[in-house]
Amino acid sequence: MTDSLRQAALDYHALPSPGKLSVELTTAAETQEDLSLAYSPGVAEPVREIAKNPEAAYLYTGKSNLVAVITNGSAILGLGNLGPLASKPVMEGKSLLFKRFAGINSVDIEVDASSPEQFVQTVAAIANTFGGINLEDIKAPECFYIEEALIERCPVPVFHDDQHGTAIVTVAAMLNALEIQDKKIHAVRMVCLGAGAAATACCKLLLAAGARKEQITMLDSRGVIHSGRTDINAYKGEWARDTEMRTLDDAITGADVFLGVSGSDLLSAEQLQRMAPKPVVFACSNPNPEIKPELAHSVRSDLVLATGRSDYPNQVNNVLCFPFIFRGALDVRAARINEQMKLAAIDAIRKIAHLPVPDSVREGFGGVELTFGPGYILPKPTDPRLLPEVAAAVARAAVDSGCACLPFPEHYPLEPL
Ligand SMILES: NC(=O)C1=CN([C@@H]2O[C@H](COP(=O)(O)OP(=O)(O)OC[C@H]3O[C@@H](n4cnc5c(N)ncnc54)[C@H](OP(=O)(O)O)[C@@H]3O)[C@@H](O)[C@H]2O)C=CC1
Ligand SMILES: CC(=O)C(=O)O
Ligand SMILES: [Mg+2]
Repeated sequence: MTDSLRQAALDYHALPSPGKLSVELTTAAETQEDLSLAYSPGVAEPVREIAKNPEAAYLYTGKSNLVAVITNGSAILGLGNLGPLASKPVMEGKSLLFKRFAGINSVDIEVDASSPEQFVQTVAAIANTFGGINLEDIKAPECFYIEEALIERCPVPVFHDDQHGTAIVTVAAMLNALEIQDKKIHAVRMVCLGAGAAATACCKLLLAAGARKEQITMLDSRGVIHSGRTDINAYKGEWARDTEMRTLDDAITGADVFLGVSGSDLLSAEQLQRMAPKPVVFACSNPNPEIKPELAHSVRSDLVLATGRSDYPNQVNNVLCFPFIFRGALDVRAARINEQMKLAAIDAIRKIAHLPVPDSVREGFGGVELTFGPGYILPKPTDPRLLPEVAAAVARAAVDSGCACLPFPEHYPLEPL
């Protein structure tokens, strides 16, 4: 990062007041009467109603439009385990995105937990305050146990964004990229660098979209996950292949797809050169991708390249999913976020990329041409169609799959924000 970008990023977070969020009132609180209603004695009435019927919390409090972004700070972007407090700018950032793109109120909660069990205990104890729980930046393998335990214990939807938000956007982008490269998902050889939260969920959802397990080679920091490895947990074991390949160097030759959800600068120009014709390269590590776009484009002109960043074309990032999937889930009060809702989100996101782009979106991204093709495989996060289209697809899937407590919303389609 250049010095000027670094300073601009620090200033953005410090000014005009520290952080990126504040709380606003939605009711009057000026007169004696206002205060008697908002606080004592009036507040006792909704208390009594909620004590009689917990569902009344959706009517008398902000619960129905409130999501908690919760982390233990163990896998902050690709920066690693820097602890809960250091993760706060990212979590405030996620809350900013919830509000900006889906009108969802959100608070960030950074839990200093000494064990996964203590983390689960803490989150389970506060979950009912919120309409949903967005888990963020929790490393594998603990994230799998944590999400499973919380889904079991919490009365509201729990969604680990780095797993499922990333997977939904990655699959939408992959289907579009393969369409552009004229390749079929069941036929392509894929290399996934990284075997953590994002990698595991992405590869699982790629299988649901038609990819073949025997065509996927997954690597962790020690190399290819193969059947001879004795140092891997059961989650990685699911991806073990019976193969002679041991390193990225071995796996990359002839591969059609590289999916990077690992760390910065791990794919070399020479390795990229050895991929199959018309490759798809998703270098999704944040803040620094597995290969710099300038370097990748300098050695291949036939590739579709994406990163996780906003400042290059083709941003494959869970921001395209989590605000909208929660919007749909909250609006039908879905008990959980199921596979049907995820598949509906994929379809809705990828379709928008095929449509002409509104001028307002183009202007916000340097005025460049945005037409479905190698440099534009996904809608931009500011595309006003994401909210109405993705939320409606998700809400419809929740209703049709029987996991919604409310009918499809009468006020849909939503107005863009
Ligand atoms: N663009 C997007 O929307 C998103 C991007 N990401 C990015 O994906 C990356 C991983 O995040 P997440 O899955 O949450 O984190 P995890 O901690 O769960 O997983 C990290 C994985 O990366 C592997 N890894 C680390 N260094 C290397 C290396 N040198 N070679 C191969 N593999 C390596 C680790 O290997 P080991 O198991 O051996 O430790 C581990 O499997 C981050 O960079 C993050 O920014 C994540 C979510 C969303
Ligand atoms: C984008 C994101 O969630 C991550 O890099 O962790
Ligand atoms: Mg994350």
